[in-house]
Amino acid sequence: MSALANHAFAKMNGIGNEIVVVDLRDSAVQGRAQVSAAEARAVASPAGGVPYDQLMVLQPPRLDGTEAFISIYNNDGSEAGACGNGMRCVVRRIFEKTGQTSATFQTRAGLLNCWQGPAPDLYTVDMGAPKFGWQDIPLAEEFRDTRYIELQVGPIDNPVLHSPSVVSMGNPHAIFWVDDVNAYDLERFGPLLEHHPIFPERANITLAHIVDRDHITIRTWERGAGLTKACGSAACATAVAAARLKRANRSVEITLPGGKLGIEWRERDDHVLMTGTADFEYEGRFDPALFASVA
Ligand SMILES: N[C@@H](CCC[C@H](N)C(=O)O)C(=O)O
Repeated sequence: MSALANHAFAKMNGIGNEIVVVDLRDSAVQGRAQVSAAEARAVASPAGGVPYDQLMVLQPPRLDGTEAFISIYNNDGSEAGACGNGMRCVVRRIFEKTGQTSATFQTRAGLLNCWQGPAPDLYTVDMGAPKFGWQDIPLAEEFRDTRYIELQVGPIDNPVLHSPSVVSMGNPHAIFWVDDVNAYDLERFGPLLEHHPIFPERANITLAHIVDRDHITIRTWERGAGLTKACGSAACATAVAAARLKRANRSVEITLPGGKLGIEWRERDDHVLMTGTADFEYEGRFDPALFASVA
């Protein structure tokens, strides 16, 4: 039987990024806390009735000093190494239950330190250090300078979008610099770019407008989830890419369709800190019938 059958979940959102949190650390499911791609898709399906951008599954800790190992699923069933907005939701859920104000979690991409603050309704996630090497992102071919890579959409002599910066925040991001993030049909270009052969593991695609050295506006087409109101790791990737191009300061406010995030690319250790809110919507329990026919 699926580990999700009859299990409780919390529907939350991180500035509009739709998140479902499931805690499979309880003893009843020890040893079978895995969720398959088909089960993750079933939850988000119309029959599942719990649409989400990301499903955050807490599994028993694999390292001393961590609260949980977190598996992150996109709604197409694929797994991701990072989800900034999802992490803030997990952190709020756990902190409200335990009274903790800081904790460390493990994901496929590494360890994440998280804490409440700098105000009571804000949560900060240390998203770790960005990676810029073409093999780390990864790209399908060598680019020595990933501040801009050769990639375009549209006619060769008059491209609609071109020369993105690429960054890994534990997941792959391409950032196209534009004057108006709403002037492009991201629903059309997003899937083409997400699946472009230059990205062997696909990529999250962001349009970014640098308003001034302290403010950037973005819209993101998420790998495995499509258009979202917010993507925390994209906000981090954009802030870092803009600072790397010397077009913004290392501490910026990012405006996304669903709200704002504070991003600081810390000088002393190269880590990226993401700060924002996390909202609780409702709790529920997964109907076992949903998983009867999926592996
Ligand atoms: N919404 C997320 C990013 C989720 C993962 C992404 N779609 C991927 O596959 O890399 C965030 O807030 O960071």
